[in-house]
Amino acid sequence: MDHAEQKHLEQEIQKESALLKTVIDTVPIRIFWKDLESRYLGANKLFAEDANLQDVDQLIGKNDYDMPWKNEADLYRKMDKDIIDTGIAELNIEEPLTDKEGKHKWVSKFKVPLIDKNGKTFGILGAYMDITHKKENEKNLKLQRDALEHQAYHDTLTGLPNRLLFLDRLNQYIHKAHRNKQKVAVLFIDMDRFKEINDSLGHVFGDEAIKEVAQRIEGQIRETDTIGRFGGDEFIMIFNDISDPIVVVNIVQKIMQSMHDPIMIGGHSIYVTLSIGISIYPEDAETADDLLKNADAAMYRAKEDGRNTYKFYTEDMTQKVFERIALESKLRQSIKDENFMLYFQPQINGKDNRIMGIETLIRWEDGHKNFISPATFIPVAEETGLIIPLGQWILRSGMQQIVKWHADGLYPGRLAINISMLQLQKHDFISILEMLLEETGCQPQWLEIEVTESQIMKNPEQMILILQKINKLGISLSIDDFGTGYSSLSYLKRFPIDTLKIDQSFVKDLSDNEEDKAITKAVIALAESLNLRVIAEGVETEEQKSFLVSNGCINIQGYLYAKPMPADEMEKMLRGSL
Ligand SMILES: Nc1nc2c(ncn2[C@@H]2O[C@@H]3COP(=O)(O)O[C@H]4[C@@H](O)[C@H](n5cnc6c(=O)[nH]c(N)nc65)O[C@@H]4COP(=O)(O)O[C@H]3[C@H]2O)c(=O)[nH]1
Repeated sequence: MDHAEQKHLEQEIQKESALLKTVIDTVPIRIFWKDLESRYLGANKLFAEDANLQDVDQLIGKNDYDMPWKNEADLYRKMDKDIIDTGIAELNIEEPLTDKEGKHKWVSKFKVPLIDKNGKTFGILGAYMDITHKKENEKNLKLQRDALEHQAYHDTLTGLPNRLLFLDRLNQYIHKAHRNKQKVAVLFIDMDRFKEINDSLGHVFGDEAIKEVAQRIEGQIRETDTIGRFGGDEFIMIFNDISDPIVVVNIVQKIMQSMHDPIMIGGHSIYVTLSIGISIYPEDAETADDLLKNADAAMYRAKEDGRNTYKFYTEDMTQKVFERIALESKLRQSIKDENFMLYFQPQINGKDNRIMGIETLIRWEDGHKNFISPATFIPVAEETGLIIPLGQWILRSGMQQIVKWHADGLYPGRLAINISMLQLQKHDFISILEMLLEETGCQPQWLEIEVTESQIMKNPEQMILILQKINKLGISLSIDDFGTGYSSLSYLKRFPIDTLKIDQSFVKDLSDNEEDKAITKAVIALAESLNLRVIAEGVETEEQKSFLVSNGCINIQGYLYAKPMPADEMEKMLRGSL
């Protein structure tokens, strides 16, 4: 090639590279290329501007940590590495980018590996466009959509779910309750004499009153409850997953109490009361419409009954709930007054009729010579938490009694005391036991704690830990009502127990029920194999006793020997057996 040709070729190359640079600098996207270490090898002008550099050459050798977007450098570098390692391009990436003014932007980017003619990757080529506007539009659209959706499902005045959403939720809760065999309560709440407020003070004040009532109701309910407004002065509520209608009444009472203070609107103080109707799934109805209809009907009866009250759909339920509430308040008072007695029932050796131990059973007289059964009030004490103070009274009184008998030179054997799960689960149960032992001077070996099988099997792992602590104190443990729950053998082996107590439901029909005979024999065999003591309760006849004794259950408790009796009678019996 002569000199002229050489010069011409150089001019052509220069022209082409100038054209290429013009193209790269004109195209309205940012272009850059990097080496294998993510260092910039070059870029177009727009990119240099983003990087806050006058000249593209200033970029060479720098990396993303030197750029305005250093916060995103880790992210970019990771992707560079992936592309270099895999040789696979990344297209349509949406990424954040901090611009030279420190603003957050969004870019749509692609990155491809740069490959030489031998097929070796020597770097990365990337390009991106600013899509911040597009992103912002999308976000605004979503906000608008959400707002529209909220409007479609919510009441504009209070922001509460409207009929559409409420019914949807109610249907969901009904399905769930059906699957899990739970109850759902639906409440219809109507503001009493709302029309008078509206007529005398006008709609604006009426609306304010509705808003305030909604807020006060919302302040009383759990997160899992739903409150809605169908319009006017009517609110509706759902309580799902309720164990007992009494739970609803507790919340209803709180809601009604929250209306005690007047609502202050425009210098007026308005007193609002509510009439509330309650229907329960599945007892009162099985569909959302029918539950609402029935709650509405109950609400009208609350109005007829003088307003400012609540009614269940069935009169029967209202009655039951009122009785329960009366019982709860009497129980509370009696616990304050320590108005209970302990009765004692001996546990007898069926072979030689000697007293082996005694079970203590609580008695409560309502002040009119009527005894209320512990089977009725113990569950109420458990639900209300009153079992904690009551249980402590039982423990203390039982310990005092056994100490007295020992001091009098009597031999009562071990005193079995029933303990409820709630007591066991209290974090300070063990320290209370220790405190009472110390206070009363009771020896731990004089005591046996009875826990029902169904209660301990609810949370066996937790129970093992608690029972071990009781056992360590030297107090024996007995599983009450054995055979009615679902004990697994592996747990039974791990519980530090001494005694299994065969439930009286099996003993009752021992004479003619083959199944009960078989279960009783199985429990006795189980106790034997685990080296546990076994006792039968509810033994009323000689026939039941001889079956039990001949099959290896020597310890007998029941009316056959003695009914539960007051301490002085028990003492006479103890003296008689001396
Ligand atoms: N039909 C029949 N019944 C007999 C016979 N022998 C005893 N009973 C009764 O059977 C129940 C046995 O008590 P439980 O299974 O622990 O069942 C107890 C226990 O779960 C609870 N309870 C009683 N006292 C206490 C207590 O001090 N604390 C706790 N947490 N629960 C207690 O209340 C339940 C009922 O207690 P009670 O009414 O005293 O009823 C007692 C007792 O009076 C018999 O031969 N025939």
